[in-house]
Amino acid sequence: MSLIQVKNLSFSYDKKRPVLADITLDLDGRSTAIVGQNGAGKTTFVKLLKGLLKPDFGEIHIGKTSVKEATVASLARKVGLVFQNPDEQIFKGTVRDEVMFGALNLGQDKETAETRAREALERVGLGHLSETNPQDLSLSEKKRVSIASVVAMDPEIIIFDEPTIAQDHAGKEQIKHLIRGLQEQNKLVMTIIHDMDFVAECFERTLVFNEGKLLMDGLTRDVFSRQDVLHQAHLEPPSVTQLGKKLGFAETFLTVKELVSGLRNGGNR
Ligand SMILES: Nc1ncnc2c1ncn2[C@@H]1O[C@H](COP(=O)(O)OP(=O)(O)OP(=O)(O)O)[C@@H](O)[C@H]1O
Repeated sequence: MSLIQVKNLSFSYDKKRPVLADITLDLDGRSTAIVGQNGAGKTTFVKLLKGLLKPDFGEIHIGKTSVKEATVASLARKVGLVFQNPDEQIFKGTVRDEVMFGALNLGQDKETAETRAREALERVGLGHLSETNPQDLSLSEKKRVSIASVVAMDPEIIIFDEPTIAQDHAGKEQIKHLIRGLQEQNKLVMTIIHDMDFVAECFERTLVFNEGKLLMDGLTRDVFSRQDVLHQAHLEPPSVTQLGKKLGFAETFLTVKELVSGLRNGGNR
């Protein structure tokens, strides 16, 4: 089922140099990674989906709603965006108030917002920090607070911008677990990300942006099979994919488990 439809979308900040040119795609329920080198237009694209920027040309529909005609409040219910830099999002005096803020703004009553905030904080492993001032937290914790704030709003579509930056192994595992849980709740999870290992493990579909254009849209395995596309977009395949190729396998492995099973079975070498 199509959740987001993008048709002939173009955008420029200065109305001269196009930052996005003629993007057409359909997003369904599959978890989707957005990759591409710095400046490729990824953040601009998700800001357009959220209605924070207006297209110069083209249409975006979230379900049946045209983003152009929707109010910011109605879009906030449908699309949650976790910014790359948590300081752009955090301003309340306690972690709990911060995480409740968006939910209250959407019209949830205090009790529901409190429950949602508590659950969201547990899901990112920060349940014990609800009375702390967010400014006293580490960058990794602040990022997870900003993730929890959006999760507590319970939108149908959740978009992350670089969720794994500043996360150690445990933080990444927590985010991986959260993403899987959101998928099980039938949310569309999208992320802008430079960490290809994380893409391989968590995202079924991948969009490759290059210089404002959609260079490839496909299953993550198919994208990581395309050396030519990766080269053009200045991307390195995940480490496990590279190792599989160096070992002479024809398959594109996405996880260590797949590589190990390839080694055990002899694979296609
Ligand atoms: N507010 C702005 N005003 C003018 N130009 C901008 C603005 N924001 C981004 N740009 C320019 O638009 C282009 C695309 O930027 P965007 O942030 O969308 O890329 P990106 O793929 O998300 O990059 P990154 O991976 O570095 O976040 C870049 O050339 C950038 O300099």
